[in-house]
Parts: sequence; C-alpha cells; structure tokens
Amino acid sequence: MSAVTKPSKADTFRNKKKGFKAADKQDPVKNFEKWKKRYDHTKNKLKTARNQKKKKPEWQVERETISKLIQRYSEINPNEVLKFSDFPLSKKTVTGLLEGQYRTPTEIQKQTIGLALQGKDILGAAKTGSGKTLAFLVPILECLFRQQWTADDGLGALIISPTRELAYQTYEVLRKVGKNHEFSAGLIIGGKDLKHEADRIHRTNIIICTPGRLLQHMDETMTFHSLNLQMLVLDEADRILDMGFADAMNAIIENLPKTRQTLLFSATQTKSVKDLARLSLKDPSYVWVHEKAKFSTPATLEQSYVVCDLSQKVNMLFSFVKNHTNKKIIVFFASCKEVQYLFRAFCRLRPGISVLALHGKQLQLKRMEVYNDFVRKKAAVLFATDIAARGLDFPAVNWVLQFDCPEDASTYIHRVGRTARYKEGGEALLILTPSEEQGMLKQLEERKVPVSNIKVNPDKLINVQQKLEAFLAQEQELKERAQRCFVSYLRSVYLMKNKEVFDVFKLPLPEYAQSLGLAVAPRVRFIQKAIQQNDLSSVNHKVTSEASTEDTESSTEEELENFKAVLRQQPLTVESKSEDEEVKEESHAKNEGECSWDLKATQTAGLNIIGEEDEEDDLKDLDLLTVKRKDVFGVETAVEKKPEDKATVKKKIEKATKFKAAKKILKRNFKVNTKLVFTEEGEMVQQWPPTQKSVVKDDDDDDDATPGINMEKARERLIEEDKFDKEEYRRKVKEKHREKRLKERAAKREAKQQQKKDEDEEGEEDIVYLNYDSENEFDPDTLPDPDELKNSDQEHEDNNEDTMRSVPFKKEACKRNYTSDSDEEPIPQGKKKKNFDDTLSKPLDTGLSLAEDEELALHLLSSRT
Ligand SMILES: Nc1ncnc2c1ncn2[C@@H]1O[C@H](COP(=O)(O)OP(=O)(O)OP(=O)(O)O)[C@@H](O)[C@H]1O
Repeated sequence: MSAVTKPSKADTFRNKKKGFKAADKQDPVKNFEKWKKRYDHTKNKLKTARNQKKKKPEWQVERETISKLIQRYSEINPNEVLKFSDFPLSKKTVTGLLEGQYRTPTEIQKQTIGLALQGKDILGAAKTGSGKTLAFLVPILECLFRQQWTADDGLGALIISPTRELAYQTYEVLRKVGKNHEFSAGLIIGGKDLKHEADRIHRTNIIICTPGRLLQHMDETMTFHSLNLQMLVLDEADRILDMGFADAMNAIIENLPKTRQTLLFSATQTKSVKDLARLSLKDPSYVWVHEKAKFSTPATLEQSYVVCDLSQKVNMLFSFVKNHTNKKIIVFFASCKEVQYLFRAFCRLRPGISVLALHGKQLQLKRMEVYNDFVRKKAAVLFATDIAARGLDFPAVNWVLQFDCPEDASTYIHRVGRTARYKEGGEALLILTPSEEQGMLKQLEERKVPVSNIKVNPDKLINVQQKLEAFLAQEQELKERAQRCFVSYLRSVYLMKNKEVFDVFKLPLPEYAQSLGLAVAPRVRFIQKAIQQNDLSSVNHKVTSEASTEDTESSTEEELENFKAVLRQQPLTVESKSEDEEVKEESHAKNEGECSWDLKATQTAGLNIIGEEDEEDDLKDLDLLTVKRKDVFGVETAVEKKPEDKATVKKKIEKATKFKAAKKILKRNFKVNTKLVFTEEGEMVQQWPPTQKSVVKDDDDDDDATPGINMEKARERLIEEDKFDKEEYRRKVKEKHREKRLKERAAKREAKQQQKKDEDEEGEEDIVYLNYDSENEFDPDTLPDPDELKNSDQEHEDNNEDTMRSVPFKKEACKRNYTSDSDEEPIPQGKKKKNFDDTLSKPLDTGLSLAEDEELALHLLSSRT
C-alpha cells in the first residue's frame, strides 16, 4: 500500500490556477473578450498616435519622411537590394513601380539608383534591353520629391534623347511610374506646334526632349529657363555627344547651370575625356554592369551573318520576309530613300505580311502612327533607318535584319538590341557584301560580338528583279524612287568613315541598279567627280609645270586641263548636310544625305528624274558644297593647301586652253552650226549657239579695228555671260525653293490641323501632370494651385487611415479638380464618404477580421440556442 500524502496549500492554489486557465482556454467568449480588450487598447493607442501625427501639417510630415529616407541613403548596399522597396524610395515611387509591374530591379538599376540617390554623377553602361530607362527615371522622381518640387519651381530635370521616338517612349514610362507624384512632365520634340509647347514649358518640371527642339526653345521661348535644373540625363549618351549633335549639345550645355547632377546612359558608353569635359561631370562613377561579360550583346540573342552580293540583297530580303510571315521583324537600311523605295516596292510585291516604314523624312504624326502600329502588331516587318536603332523597346521582336552594313560595331549592337530584350530571346541577321565582310567581322570581334556565318542556298532565293522592272515601267514615280534609292545608298557608302569596310568603288553598280529594277544605272555625280579628282590630283604636278607652254600638243592633256580649270571654279566637295535639325536629330547625317545627281545630264535629256526636294539639294550641290568628312579619299591636293599656286595654275591653264581653242578656230575658219526655232507667234529664235544674254555691250567696231580675237574683251564678255547665267540659275533655284516652301507650309498647316483634330479626339497632351488621369484632357487654365493641391491632399489623407489606400483616391480627387468641364463643385472624399455612410444601412463594424467575425457570430448563435 502506498502512503497518500495530503496536497499542500500551495499545490492546491497552483492546481486551481491551472484549472482556471484550462477552463479559460475552453471558454471562447471569455478568451475573445480578453483579446478584444487588448486589441482595442492597442488600436486606440495607434489611432491617437496617428491622429497626433496627422495634426502636423502635411509638409512637415513629408519633410520628416524625406529626412528619414535621406538618412538611409548612405546605407544603400546594391548587393543587398532585392526589391525596389529595399531602396529608400518614396511610397509614391514604389507604388508607381509596382503598378507598372516593376518589382525587382535589374542589375543596372541596382548599381546606379543608390549612387544617383547619393547625388553622384554617373556614367552607366549595360547591354541593350537591360532596363537603363528606370535607372534614371527613379532617381529623377526621388530627386524632385526630396526637394518637394512644385510647378512654380520650373524645370527640375532634363532628359535628352537622340530620337523623337525614344523621347516619346521614355515619356510614357515616366507617366507610368511617376503617376503618383504631382510633378508635371513634358515631351518636347520636333514636328509639333512650338507655340503650344512654349505656352506650357515654363511650368514643366521634367522635360524629355530631343536636342534640336530644346535648343529652339532655349533660343525662342522667352519664358523658358533652366536656372533651377537639378538633374541632366543623356540617354544614349555616346550618340548625343557624337558629331551629329555636337553643336546643339554645346549650346544646350552652355545654357545649363553647372551645379546639377548629370547621368549618362548607353549600351555603348562614351569614354571620351573630351566629351565628359564638355559636360563638366564631377568625379563621375563609372557603372559598367557587363564590362566583364563574355559578350557585349544579350545572351539570349542569336546572331549570324550572311555574305551576299549587292545585286542579290533585294532578293535575299524578299525571300527572308516571305519565309517569316508570322514574325515581327525590323529591317535596317542605311538611308531614308532606300526605305522609301523598298517599302513601296515590297508593298507591291505582296510578301504576305504587313510592311511598315519608319524614317526621318516622315511627318511626325505618321512616325508616331507607324511606331504605335508596330508596337501593337504581332507579326509585321518594319523597314527603318537608324532612327529606330537606339533605345526603342518594341515588344516581342523576333528578328532584326541588317540589310545594309552598320556604320560601326556600336551601331550594330544597338540595332540588334531591338530584339532579345529583358530576358526575352531573339535573332539577328547581318547581310554583308563581299567587300564589307572582313572589315566588319574584325570590328565585331574586337567588340565581343559573337556572330556565326550562315550560307544561303542561292537556288532558294526568290528573284523579284523582273517584277520590279515591270513595276518601274508602269510607274514613273516608283522609278524615280528607285533611282534615288540607288544614289542614296551609294552616297551613304561613300560618306562612311571606315574605308576598310565601305568602298564605293568596289561596288558593282550596274548589277545593283538592275537588282532594284532599273534597266540603267543612274549617273552618280559625286562618284564621277571623286574619280576625276583622284586622277587630277595625281597629274596635278605635271600640269603645273607644263601649263605655261602654249603649244601643248596632246589633246587628252588639253581636255584634262580644261576640266581642271572648270573644276577649280566650282570646288568639288560633298555635303551630307541634313535638311534641318530634325533630320540631324533622327539619323546620322551621312545616312540622311541627299542625292547628288548629274543634274546637267538629266536636264538636258529633258527628264525630271529627281523629285523636288532632291533636285533642290542637288542644285545646292552644284553651287556650293561643303565637306562633312573632309578628304574622304585623300584627294585634297597640295593645290588647295597653297592658294597662290592654285591661282597661277588656273590662270595658266585658262590662258593656254582658250588661246589654243581660239587659234584653232581662226586657222580653220571654223563655223559653228546654228539652230533656229520659231515661237508660236512666228518669231525666230536662235537656240544654238546660245546668243549673248548679258547686258554687256558687244563692241563690234572695236573688234573690226583690231584683227583676230580681242582676248581681253572676249574674257570680259564671258565673265559677264557667266554672271548672267549664274543669276538666272539662282533665280530658278530660288523659285523652286519658294515653291517648295509654300508646299511645305501648306503641308505643315494641314498636319497641324490634323494634329489638333487628333489631339481633340484623343485628349492626349505633351505636357501633363504625372498623377493626372491621361484620359482627361489637360487644360492649362485649370492647373491647380500647388498649395491648394496640398491642402486637398491633406484633407483626403485625414479621412484615410491607410496612406497606400489613398493613392487611387488621390488620383480621383485630382481628376475632379482638374476637369474643367465639370459643373459640379469637387466634393472632398471624406464628406462624401460620410454621407454615404449615413444614408446606407451598413453591417455592424466589429473592427475584427473576417475569421474573428465568424467566430463571434457562431458564439452568439450558440448562446441564443
Ligand atoms: N525592373 C524591371 N522589371 C521588369 N521589367 C523591366 C525592369 N526594368 C526594365 N524592364 C523592361 O525591360 C525592357 C527594356 O528596358 P529599357 O528600355 O529600359 O532597356 P535599355 O537598357 O534602356 O535598352 P536600350 O539599351 O536598348 O535602350 C522594357 O520593356 C522594360 O519595361
């Protein structure tokens, strides 16, 4: 038997307590009541704290938040950042990013956002499609947020893009991620109404622009200033800083304050110290994300090249397109005129897929239409110049085909970068002519671009030459386009710097012309002249020594001298001058170079081969041509370097040739045939030899007095004739210019009207408040007073416990405030909610979660039963 011990008092108490506890646990009502008490207590405490906090003015709360964020800047460690919210970013930015489906930052974003928040100047480089846009947009939003920027502060950040399309795309991304901020943003690109922009630009906080248009505003818009500028961003910096934009950029930079933060981004970053000095960067941080990567193009991109004769390129393109009718393809060409002709030709050839064209000679509206069209389409082929090479983020492009060899490896990298973007796959094919192969492959290898060679079965190529010939025979306009395309391509090759790759003299011109459907290769003046000048420079020395002898016998030499004399009166130079800033913006000037036809030949043949604009350019060419890339063939001779020598040679040759010609005529008693025609009025007119048109008096008496030719007089007369001809010629050119201008103006007027109409329809604006609903039209007169805006925001927030929840509400409120055509007074959200509460019988608010509500309901039901 075991002895039973009596429990002590302490044990009894302990057991009782345990029993109670167990009983408590079993009694859900008591348990709940206890919990509810504790919950209410905490809730009240929080509410009081929040109310106390809310009593502070909004600016103070914001300032406190900002200072907290700034304190965290120094602790940013890019390697620890996994989500955007790991950065010390404002709630507005984080929400915008999340709403735009941007959760995790890419490598370039991780590496640069922190540095930019710390106020550093940055040179950022990363492969194409790696997310550089957000890497500068996020710091811009934060920079202005940090400084509580308002409309009155004017321009705070400036983003410069090389093309209008890229500027537009960046603007769209900014609108998406910055929609919770109150800043205004503007798209300032050419092709739109300057006045319309000028009226709004001074109230714009973030401007996204192309260099030419910005400079125009700097020059012409009185109200525009950039004194407060905090941040300057050059997107595709290497392109913006290169030759094509040099002048515009220098002028812009001169106008900007030096105490700004500068960010430069590109997939192929500039390292030129000179460029960076121009920007006065302060101890910039170099962020080269993929510097050590094996290749400089995306890993998901498959790249290949094919060697193809120039005469087979069109067939190759057609065959390729025909075989990829369910894909999205971008084809890059060297010049606008190639795009224009081949686009039309392909439309007529009907390859079984939508064909679109994008180039710098299109009107702005058309460009945007094509851009948006291609974005939307699932399968299409876009023929484009290099205006589409940089930065454009067309979704799901399967193929990039480079019909013409790119200028250099950088251009190649940007072109192929239009596919295989942000983790997607893509393919790229480069077509090289045999003369381009070696030089280009060498460059690509140096830049770590992996391309593999593929061979094409020539039997599989679809020959479209005959069809093209038939089209050209039917349609004069298309034929003219083909001719322009021919010349324009040759010019683009001719103007390329790298002669190892681009040698216009190696090209099989007749075959190339035929491949475009042209029966005869058009004469290309600049090539002829270059050849002649090359020859000239080699014989120049000889000529100088022999020209003084009057009795030069050789007739070929005579011709040569004669030509040289003529040539020196019209110095041969070539200009790749773009029509205006717009074209400069859009593409490399060399690519946009105009045709230089043998105008004399076409005019005498009575053909109007060249279109108005080209004709004008060519007329310009005839008169004064300036070199863009000087001494392309090393043909600038010593003659040009020594003006005295040149003058002496010129005189001597003129003397020699004219004297000789005159002597011959006198000796042989040579009589020139005359051609007489009759006008409708029956008047007889001598057509040949041309009669003297100038007003110089032909003093026959004197001539009679002195036997032979009075050379001095004849020379004078010729000079006067020449002047007259030039005058006449200029008049004609001017007339043509005037006609063209009138046409352009009419077209612009029409475009403006159309634009206005479109804008009215779409309610789309270039300058908008980021948090403003884009569907409502922006009326500048309804711009809110920033203070009012703040007050209303505060009011809204007072009625909202959760700041995150206040975002869509704020948007709504803004919408109401900004809508000018609304007759109703804007109703503050809080009041509206109250009324709503009063009028509706709503379920009892226990302040509990759904599960707890259910538990409570069950308990009540069970107690009732
Ligand atoms: N953090 C992110 N999360 C998801 N998608 C992203 C992110 N960042 C960028 N993207 C997407 O990646 C694509 C490429 O981005 P972006 O145009 O900024 O590239 P990029 O580096 O500027 O290219 P390029 O050198 O060609 O200009 C875009 O479609 C963009 O929406």
